[in-house]
Amino acid sequence: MKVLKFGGSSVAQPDRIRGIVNILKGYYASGDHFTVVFSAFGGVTDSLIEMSALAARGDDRYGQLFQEFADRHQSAINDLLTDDRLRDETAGQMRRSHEVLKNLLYGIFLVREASPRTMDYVLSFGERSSSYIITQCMQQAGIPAEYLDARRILKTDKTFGNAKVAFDKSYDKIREHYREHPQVQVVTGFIASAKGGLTTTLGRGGSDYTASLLAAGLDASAIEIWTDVSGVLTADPRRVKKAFTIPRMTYAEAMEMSHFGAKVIYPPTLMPALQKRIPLYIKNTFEPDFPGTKVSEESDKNGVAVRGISSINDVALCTVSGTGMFGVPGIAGRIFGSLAVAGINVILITQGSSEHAISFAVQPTAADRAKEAVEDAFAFEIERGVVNRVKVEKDLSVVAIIGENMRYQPGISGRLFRALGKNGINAVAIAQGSSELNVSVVISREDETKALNALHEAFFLSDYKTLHLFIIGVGLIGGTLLKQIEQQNAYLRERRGMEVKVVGLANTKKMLFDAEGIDLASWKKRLVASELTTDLPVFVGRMRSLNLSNSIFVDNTADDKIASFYESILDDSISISTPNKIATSSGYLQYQRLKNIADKRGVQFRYETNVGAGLPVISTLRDLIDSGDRINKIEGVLSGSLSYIFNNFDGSRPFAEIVREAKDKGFTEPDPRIDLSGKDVARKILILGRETGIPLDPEHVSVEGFLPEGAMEAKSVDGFFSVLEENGDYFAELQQRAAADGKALRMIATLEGEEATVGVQAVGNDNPFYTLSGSDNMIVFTSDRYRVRPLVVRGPGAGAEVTAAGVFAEIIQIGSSLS
Ligand SMILES: NC(=O)C1=CN([C@@H]2O[C@H](COP(=O)(O)OP(=O)(O)OC[C@H]3O[C@@H](n4cnc5c(N)ncnc54)[C@H](OP(=O)(O)O)[C@@H]3O)[C@@H](O)[C@H]2O)C=CC1
Ligand SMILES: N[C@@H](CC=O)C(=O)O
Ligand code: NA
Repeated sequence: MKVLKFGGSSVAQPDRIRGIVNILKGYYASGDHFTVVFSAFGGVTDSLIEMSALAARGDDRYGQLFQEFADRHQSAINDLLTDDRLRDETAGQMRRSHEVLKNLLYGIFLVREASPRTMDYVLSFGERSSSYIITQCMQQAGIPAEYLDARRILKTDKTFGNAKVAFDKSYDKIREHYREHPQVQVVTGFIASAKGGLTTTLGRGGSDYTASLLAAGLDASAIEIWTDVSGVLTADPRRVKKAFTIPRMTYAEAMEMSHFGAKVIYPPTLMPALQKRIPLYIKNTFEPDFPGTKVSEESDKNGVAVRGISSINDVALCTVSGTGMFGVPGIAGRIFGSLAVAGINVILITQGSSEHAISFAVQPTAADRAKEAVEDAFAFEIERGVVNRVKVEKDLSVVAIIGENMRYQPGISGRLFRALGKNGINAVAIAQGSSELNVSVVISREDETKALNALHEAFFLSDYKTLHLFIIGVGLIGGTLLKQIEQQNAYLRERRGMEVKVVGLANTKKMLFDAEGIDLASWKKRLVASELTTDLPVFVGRMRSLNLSNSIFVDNTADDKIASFYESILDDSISISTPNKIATSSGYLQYQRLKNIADKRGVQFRYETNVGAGLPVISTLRDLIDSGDRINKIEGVLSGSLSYIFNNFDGSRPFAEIVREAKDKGFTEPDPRIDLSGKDVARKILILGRETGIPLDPEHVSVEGFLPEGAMEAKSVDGFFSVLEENGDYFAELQQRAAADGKALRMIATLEGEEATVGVQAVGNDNPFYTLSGSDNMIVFTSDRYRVRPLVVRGPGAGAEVTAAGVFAEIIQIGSSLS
């Protein structure tokens, strides 16, 4: 024998009922013995509550609600029952029954009172109507169905609204009834009866409980709860998009999940099932072939550690503390005794072993009463100053990981706190039952969704990590980066378990946000069409308020204004990757502050592309230093654009033409004067100096320019090009002089000791820089270990593809370090 139960949403419309009758036909045809429990049609219980409340207030609009209720059932009958006899019989029966309800409501209206006892009777009309109509539909479909009013078999006390079941008596009645009724019994969920035939109810969601009680009474082989979701999910799918069905779990796990608000199972349901070891299946009426979730006693010790992640959305945390608590027995007893007397339910409790403070979480609505109750209980100690007034913190949530196997695996809480920490989520309080079935963390309510997502990614291998990128600057580098992400996303998801979602974009004009991810095939159009004008504080504020897990900020501009936001971004626990050299090459103190904040927050501030674009220059330098090497000298061609310019300037074409070419190829800064003046190179050698530990400031780098006088006074980039054109002879002469000696011009930066210099040199073919071509950079590290033969990094040091790829690689590295 199987017990099936269909909830209100499964029977909300006639079409759905037809679908269910079809499912039941399949069961019947297969020869399975079954009985089936129904809830009221979706929304009916709420409407019965509302009409009674109106009537009890003397508001005659209850009549209209009643009429809608009656009409809804009559129209379901007309829609579902095509057999004349069955239809007339059902319609007649419902009319008679609803007449009773109508009179009952009128009674409530007259006496202005709907007691819990009356309410239970009113509510019973919901289940009685739905179950009766569906019984008739089943008969029409050829199933020998018989309507069973559960009040005949389920016996309770008189706690109206949430009656306690008399188990043995009910089980006897169930067995007796089923022995004498071989037909398929169609049972009203939720309702029962107390002595004297009084109607009672089993609490909201009680139809599940009805099914479980029937199953226990009948020693059924299985309980199937049919609902509108595909079983119990790993997390609330409204908050965690990647939540998926838990294929199987233990009763204890299901109990934990449902206490934590996974609405799928009504908690008392599990007890009778557990006692009789009856497996319980949660199935989806929309997807009848999907296996759903099986809840049983089977636990596999090798299975996943964490079965699900859950949360309680709004709690208040009360803390009792004071010097008079240490080593005094009975404190906890008095706190929780006072709460019990005040009728306050405690959600979570923590006490550190210093015994200085006890914290407990309650519903926010109960927080003030809890404070009052405890302060009353400790009035004496509070007056003497040995216990403090109760501190109440609101706007908190509890997130919890749940799973029986956690107790067999070390490192689970490490992973939990790492995922929270990497996302800047502060744990306000922590609790773990010694059963290790659940680890609960109290956090700020605004972090709840972020926490659930971060934990989901951290604990479910089948899940992939989603990085949320906020990108400012979509020009040459930014645009290329977006293209690369679009092309590589499938690979990253499959091979690296990582998905990169761009959720924020901005250029100087517009900005755009989409927490679901901006489609990278059409970002340009969307950005142009966006109604948001770029406003940096707003952009940063939005990034903060979206509060997405694994957020990363990418600055692809050359703007100094953006760098001024880095500090607060890092302080929000958001990592940064940037090719923009402003922050790293301006004041030393700012550079140092950014590094410190990143360290403090456990996030990353990355800027490898600041030197040598995608070439591993900064990382190589760090590796040398971290492994104990000492840098004696750094020498390099650090400008991709100047390298290109000098490599191609052989006197056959004007200098200005080649500069333009370097710009067109994407090697120069947005403003090429920064390159030609030597400023860009100065920034780079400065950064390398800082990385070796020298606190250099820009004025410490001496730059010897090579431009003709007045060139840097040009007011615009175009003006600058005009000066270059006008000075064709000047540049030709520079080149010819070097060539006459068999030499080539190179802009070389040197750091030796604390001395940093930048200047153009003419080098001969015995110099390693002589052989460079294209936009090559070449960085030569002479160190204690690389003394005789230095370590050399060489390759294209500018250009859109290599630079964007360098930023992309950093994003992936940051991503790997998250959660
Ligand atoms: N080219 C290369 O080889 C290398 C470049 N870099 C660095 O990469 C960075 C980007 O260079 P590149 O792509 O060539 O520059 P681009 O001029 O092509 O692009 C800059 C982008 O930033 C946007 N932007 C600028 N200021 C702001 C602002 N205040 N608010 C919002 N958006 C802004 C621009 O918007 P809009 O389109 O509206 O103007 C544009 O989208 C620079 O810092 C450069 O030093 C680093 C290593 C190598
Ligand atoms: N403009 C720069 C680009 C890399 O930083 C260069 O020319 O090297
Ligand atoms: Na680099």
